[in-house]
Amino acid sequence: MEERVEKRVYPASASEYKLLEEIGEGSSAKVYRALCLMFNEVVAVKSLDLDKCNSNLDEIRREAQLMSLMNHPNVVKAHCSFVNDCNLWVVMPYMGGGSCLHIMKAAFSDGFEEPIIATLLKETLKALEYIHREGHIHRDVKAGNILVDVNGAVKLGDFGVSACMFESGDRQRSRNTFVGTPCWMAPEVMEHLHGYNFKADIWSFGITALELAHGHAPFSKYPPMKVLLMTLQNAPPGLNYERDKRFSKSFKEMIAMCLVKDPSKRPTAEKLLKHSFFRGARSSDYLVRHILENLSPLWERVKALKDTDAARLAEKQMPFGEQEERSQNEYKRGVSSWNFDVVDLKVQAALIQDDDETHGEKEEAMSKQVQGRGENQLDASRPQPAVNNGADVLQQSDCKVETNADVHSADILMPSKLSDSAKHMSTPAPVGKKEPLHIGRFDVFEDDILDSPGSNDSIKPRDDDHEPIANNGDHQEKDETFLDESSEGDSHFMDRQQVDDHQEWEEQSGSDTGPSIESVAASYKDHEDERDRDKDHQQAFQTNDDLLRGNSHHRDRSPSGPLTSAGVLSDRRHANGVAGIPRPTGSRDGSEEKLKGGVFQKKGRFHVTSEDVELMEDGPPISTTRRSGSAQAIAQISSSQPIFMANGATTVSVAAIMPHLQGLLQVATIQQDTIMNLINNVNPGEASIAQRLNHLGSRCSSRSSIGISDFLADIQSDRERELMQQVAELQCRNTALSDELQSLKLRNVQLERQLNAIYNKEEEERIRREEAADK
Ligand SMILES: Nc1ncnc2c1ncn2[C@@H]1O[C@H](COP(=O)(O)OP(=O)(O)OP(=O)(O)O)[C@@H](O)[C@H]1O
Repeated sequence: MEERVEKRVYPASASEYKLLEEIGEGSSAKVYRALCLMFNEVVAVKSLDLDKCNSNLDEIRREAQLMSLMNHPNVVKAHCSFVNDCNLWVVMPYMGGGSCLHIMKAAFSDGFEEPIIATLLKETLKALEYIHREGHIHRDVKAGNILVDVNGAVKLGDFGVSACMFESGDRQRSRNTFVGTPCWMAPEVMEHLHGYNFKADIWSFGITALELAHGHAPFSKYPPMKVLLMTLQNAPPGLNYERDKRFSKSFKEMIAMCLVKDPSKRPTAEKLLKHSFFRGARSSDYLVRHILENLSPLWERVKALKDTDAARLAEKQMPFGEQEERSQNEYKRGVSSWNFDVVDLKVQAALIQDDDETHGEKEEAMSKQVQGRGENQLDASRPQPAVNNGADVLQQSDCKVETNADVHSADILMPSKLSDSAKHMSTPAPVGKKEPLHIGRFDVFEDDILDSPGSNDSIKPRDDDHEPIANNGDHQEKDETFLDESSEGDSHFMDRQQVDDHQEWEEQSGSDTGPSIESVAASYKDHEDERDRDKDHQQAFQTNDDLLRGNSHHRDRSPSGPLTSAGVLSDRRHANGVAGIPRPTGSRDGSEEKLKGGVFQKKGRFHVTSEDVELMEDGPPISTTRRSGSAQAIAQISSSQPIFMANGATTVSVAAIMPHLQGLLQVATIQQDTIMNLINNVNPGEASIAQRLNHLGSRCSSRSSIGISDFLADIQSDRERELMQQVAELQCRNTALSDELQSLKLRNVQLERQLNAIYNKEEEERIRREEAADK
């Protein structure tokens, strides 16, 4: 039966509507009672937040058009739809009684009497029969979507637009996390193994029948993961012989017909309408008299429900906070992805502690919270906007929805158009918001990993900065051999000022104390030859991966370059919070103990600690310094001894510091070589960084003008920038791929729908043939 109504063209502009009170809230939308100024007619405006939408705007528009093409007295039709700010507004007839869920929550918490159920369900079934005949699947049949108007007319709402808001039309899933509850979901939809068809709506219809009978859907007190498992593993729910004595056999039988796991064995809506149970259906007046008459206006009920729910939740939240958090984690982890693999599901479900007995009440609170997400505004855990009153609305002359006023329109309007800029704007996850790791089909959050037993050691960043380096004797011997040749013991490191001081002093004094520059150069040449002989040496610089690994093999092989890079990188890792990687400490001689002293002076990357102060055997007091970062690693190149820096140059004799200065110069030379080596071996793909490194290399060659630590800091930050750029590029690529996936999925949905339409027709024909044959 199709509805013949006067064709009114509703205005497609927000300014033509005056929003009144909020009358409902779904996962991605708010519904308002509103006044259409042009016709002075009360309507319902559903404002869908496009930010939460996965589909592109064209697709949503198409769906909205589809919804307005619906023409059946039992289907809520869209008068019109348009984009306002970052929301899609769908203008619909106002259903003053609200949803069956609202009505139950307000006055029938244990469910309705059978004649009322029969009446409500018969009208719903008529709607389904029409929708299926048109080749569509509703996908969200539940009491929250069975709406009643003040005259007792029953309409199935929420068809079309919302469905396309989610990938593949799966209503319970949004972009990142699972929303709603799978209570109404058919097993084949959960499994998603062989696809599903309109028979999925028949399952949901059966569940809705139970919901209307009890005031809640079966399994609704359980967390979603458990609901999934129970739906898949348990026998289908039904009316219980003992508990549900008040209901007829016919009702029980009708439900049992719908809740058959094999979809092909479920009846069509058309066939089900002929079931004897529906003979008990009454008129719309009956509904008015029995369920609507004593109800307060919808918006008042909605507000009252919100308030009670918020209060109840607040009351329970304190003692059961932890419990809820755990449940929320299960909720996020378990069902944030939709193509469930049953094996995965079982593994996940096995991890859920079965403590229903002891925490039944808590779970109920939780499940109500969960249920509220899918059903309407009853979820007080989410920030709830104030219900708009008339005054609020009057101030909103442009008719913007107050609660969405701060959503950035630039982020939203045309998903297809925004993609370019958005792709390039991809930013890391905001602080405090952790991106899940995708493990199999489940999203695992960092917290989950960190919380898991035995994971701490390997994952948590370590505070200890002084972990001993994994050296073997070989390494040490090589270092020492080299050092013996070059610096006779102590190794040295100086910052820019010291290099400058040293050069100035050298120029002025022409001193020949300690090894000459030539001898240093000669020993450096020896070192170079030695490295040339070392065939593996080059490999140590071969790839970025090697650099990132910073493994001890490299350190063993070369006393300078690889150790430096390993040191730099391991330090970088540490700085980035990646732990479990041995870091060089520069304290092989046991100076580790000293490093525990409190820092009393910080010089750039150098920490001078009170316990670092030592007396040199043959010189004035010199403070040893503890280096962090690359400087510390560099120090190890030539040292099995502490590193010295002049502290109070006026009291240091030239003779005492000369050998150290010579050594420092030598180390600087080696470092320059190491850096040049690194530059030469940099991955050709990383041309830009190579260029910058070359630039740095040339700066470095004038040793007097740059300190090694500054130089390395530059390289580090350059490398950091480079990596960040790479991360950003990967993110962009990821976004592009998601977009692509999205459009493929949408295409898939379209094809699925076409297929369903064909299947439905064939099925109908088959049934007709069967019926004809029966006759
Ligand atoms: N035309 C309408 N008249 C009156 N109330 C409505 C109308 N449409 C929706 N509502 C109310 O608003 C609530 C929210 O509707 P909406 O369709 O956004 O969410 P839902 O279907 O409950 O949730 P979800 O979209 O997450 O499945 C409904 O449950 C219903 O109570």
